Amino acid sequence: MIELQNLEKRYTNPATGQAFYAVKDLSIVFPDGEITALLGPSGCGKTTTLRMINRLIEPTGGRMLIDGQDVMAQKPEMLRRHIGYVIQQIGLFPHLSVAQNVATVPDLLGQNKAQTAKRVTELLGLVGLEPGQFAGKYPHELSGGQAQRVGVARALAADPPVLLMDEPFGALDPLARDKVQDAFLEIQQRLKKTIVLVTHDIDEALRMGDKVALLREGELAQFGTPNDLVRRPESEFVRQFLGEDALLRQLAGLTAGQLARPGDATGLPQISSKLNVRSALSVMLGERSEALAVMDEGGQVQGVLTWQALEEAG
Ligand SMILES: Nc1ncnc2c1ncn2[C@@H]1O[C@H](COP(=O)(O)OP(=O)(O)OP(=O)(O)O)[C@@H](O)[C@H]1O
Repeated sequence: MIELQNLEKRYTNPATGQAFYAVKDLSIVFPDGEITALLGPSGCGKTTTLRMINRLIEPTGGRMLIDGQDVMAQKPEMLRRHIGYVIQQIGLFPHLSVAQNVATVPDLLGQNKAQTAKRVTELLGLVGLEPGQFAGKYPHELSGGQAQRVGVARALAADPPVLLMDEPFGALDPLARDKVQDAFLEIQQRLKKTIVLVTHDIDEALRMGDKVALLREGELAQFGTPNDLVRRPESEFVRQFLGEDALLRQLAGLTAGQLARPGDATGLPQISSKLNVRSALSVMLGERSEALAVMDEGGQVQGVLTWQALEEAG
């Protein structure tokens, strides 16, 4: 568990000589094994907060604890061995192959070569890059999405319990982004890392975050599940930031398969379990049916998606 207690970062504006808070009195608990999205408008202090956790930026006040241990009491290099860090400009080493890039941290830690090689193969498979095809390639031979996957594999290579991610999918086009996000969520279901994900993209936060921390001018505007923020915004700022169509956005991140329940599907209009729930809603409205039969990839009925299930999910 990562705990921020009244964390603050003050800077001085060189032009005016006046001090201002990039982060102010910020208290958040990032639960173990979950993704917490740090969301907010440009300049609200997301990156500053993230970089204080691995001490790339030193706070001017407050405390940070990881599993009860004071972050400031640890040497930055030691701390960073247990904290993976993924950024948008992933910074793969251009002269190293994909496999060598992924192995950088285990090599630095002096881990056994044979074990590292095995781990690299595993990780490449995990992020959806066929090891035989990709291990020997160089960064310039990769697409943006592939390079990003290598970046994720590299961050996971030392098996850190904590992963900090700063706009990790920001440079990808929407199609590649969807794919890498899906792959990442699948990995996370297995690995259950404690992840802090900085994003200014509302859809990404609602989709990827088990929890969302919405910041405004360095302060916490609201913390909760995506559902909490969408259904129960605690201020006008939260409501406006998420937008009128927040509910629909949230539904777009779920698939019909995820909300299907056992039930009698006889005679109901059929949809694929992979269809996103926003599209399923359109089918319901179009077909004037309060329930749909959800079909799995083999064409078998997986369950029934009801209007009520949609209401409960939204
Ligand atoms: N080294 C610095 N010196 C002075 N001010 C800084 C410094 N770094 C950041 N700031 C200011 O602190 C505030 C928070 O910056 P930060 O990068 O954390 O925002 P952000 O929410 O990550 O923004 P974005 O989404 O645009 O990346 C901004 O007003 C920024 O201009």
